Amino acid sequence: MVMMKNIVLIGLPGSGKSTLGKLLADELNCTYYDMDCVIEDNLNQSIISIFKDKGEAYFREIEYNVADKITKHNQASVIATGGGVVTMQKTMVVLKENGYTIFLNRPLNKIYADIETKNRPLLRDNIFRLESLYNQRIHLYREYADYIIDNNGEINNCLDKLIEVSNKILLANT
Ligand SMILES: Nc1ncnc2c1ncn2[C@@H]1O[C@H](COP(=O)(O)OP(=O)(O)OP(=O)(O)O)[C@@H](O)[C@H]1O
Ligand SMILES: O=C(O)C1=C[C@@H](O)[C@@H](O)[C@H](O)C1
Ligand SMILES: [Mg+2]
Repeated sequence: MVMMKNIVLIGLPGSGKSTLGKLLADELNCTYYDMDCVIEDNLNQSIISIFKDKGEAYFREIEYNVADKITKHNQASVIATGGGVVTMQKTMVVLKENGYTIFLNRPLNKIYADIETKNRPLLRDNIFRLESLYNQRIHLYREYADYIIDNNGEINNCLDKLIEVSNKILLANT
């Protein structure tokens, strides 16, 4: 089967992957997957409670299985990943084998301004953990990124840049 290339958004929690991923998929008329939502639907459990009951290592295995499954459809999709997907190499391997990754680079101060922490287990008790997540992960986001797009202004401005890059990717893979 010929695999179409997916558009895979990576970046810190609050960088805009879910919001912009949905808008991008609508614009491109593609299927949209939000990996966090797929996991919650499959397990019928919230991410916060998966972390609490089974721990992060278990969540990362589920995240890998979901990535493996949703990337193997024969239509290009837009995939919003969870913020920590870059911490599991095998998950990044399947995502990159079947798609192009775009790192949504949003400045920390902008994320702090509007992130909702109650459903984000790693940030719930201390929003300033985001800074240590940034320090731990920034090299991974950069290393795994096929493209880097700054999200430092209006949402629509970033969406326009995403559409331009995605159209290039999709055109090159038809
Ligand atoms: N350029 C922007 N201007 C204003 N608000 C923005 C911008 N980009 C993202 N946001 C807002 O930031 C918040 C976090 O975005 P979103 O939930 O899409 O992040 P995420 O990357 O999916 O996070 P997570 O990894 O935790 O799922 C949302 O309220 C979103 O509307
Ligand atoms: O940054 C992270 O490690 C996470 C981000 C969320 O999208 C979820 O995938 C989960 O809360 C873990
Ligand atoms: Mg999200």
